[in-house]
Amino acid sequence: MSTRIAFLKGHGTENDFVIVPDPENAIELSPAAVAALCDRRAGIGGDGVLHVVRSAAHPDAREMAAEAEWFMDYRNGDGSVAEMCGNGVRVFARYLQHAGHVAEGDLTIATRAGVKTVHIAKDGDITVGMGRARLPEGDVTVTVGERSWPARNVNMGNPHAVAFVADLAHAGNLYTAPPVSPAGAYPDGVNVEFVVDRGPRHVAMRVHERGSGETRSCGTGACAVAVATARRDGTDPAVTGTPATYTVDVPGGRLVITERPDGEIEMTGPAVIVAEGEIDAEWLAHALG
Ligand SMILES: N[C@@H](CCC[C@H](N)C(=O)O)C(=O)O
Repeated sequence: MSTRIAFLKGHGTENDFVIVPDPENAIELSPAAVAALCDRRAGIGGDGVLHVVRSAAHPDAREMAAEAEWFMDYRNGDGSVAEMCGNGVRVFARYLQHAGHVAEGDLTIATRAGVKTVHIAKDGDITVGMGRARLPEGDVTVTVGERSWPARNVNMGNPHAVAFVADLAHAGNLYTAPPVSPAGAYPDGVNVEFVVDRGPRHVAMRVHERGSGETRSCGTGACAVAVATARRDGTDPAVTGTPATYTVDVPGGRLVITERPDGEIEMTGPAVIVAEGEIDAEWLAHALG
C-alpha cells in the first residue's frame, strides 16, 4: 500500500461504491482492505469498491487493452471479486468523465465479464450495453422463512435467482442470504432478486447481493429481472421479434432495461460522484492489523 491513497465516493440508484483510482495497478487491494473501506461505521462505507486500473496494467484485463483503455476491477463489500457490476460500470464511467479521462458520448470499459459499451448522455443518464443473458437450465427455489418461490436462473456475467413474489415485504429483513436450492446450483454463490408487478412492463424489486447483503439497487439484477419478466409475460424479444423495455424500480431509484431480438440488453440509469478525498494511511494499516 502507498502511504496516501486518493478515493472518491459515488452511487448509481444508491448502490454505492468507494472508487480507488490506481491507473498503474500499484495498490494491492487485499480483501481485508476492501472490507475495511466498505465498512459503514469504521470505514468510508459502500456496497463495493471500483478499483480503476488501466487494462494494460492488470493481468485480468491485459487482453482487452486494445478494445478498452480502462478496467473496472470490481470487488464486493466483503472483499470478494465479482465478474460484473451494472451500477458500478455506470459510476465507473462517471468517474472517468469527472477525472477528464473521457468526454460525453461513447466509450468502452473492460470488466471481468468482457468489454462493455457505455454511452454518457447530455441529460446525465448513462446507458450500458450489458451483453446477452444466459438462462441455465434447471429449476431453482428461493426460501425465506416459511415461504418458498420457484425462481429463474439468469446469468448476466454474474449469477442471479429471480423470484416473483406477492409482496416485497415477504423477502423479510434480508440480513442473511436467502437459501437457494438445490444446493450446488450456484457453486460460487448467487444474487437473489424478489420481484412484484407495478403495471404494464413495470416491476419493482429488492435484492440480496452476494458479497454485499441487501443493497438499494443492483444493475445486473435489474437486467436479470427484466429478462425473467419478459419470459413470464410472453414478451421474449427472440420470440416476438420486437424489443422489450421494462422499467425496474429499486429501493434507490429506477432503471430502464431494453432487450433486443438479438438478445443484447441495454440498461439506462443515473450515476453520481458525491465526494472525493484521501484515505488515512495510518487508519488503513490499523484496519488491516
Ligand atoms: N451491484 C452490482 C452487482 C455486484 C456484484 C454482485 N454482488 C455479485 O457478486 O455478483 C450491480 O449493480 O450489478
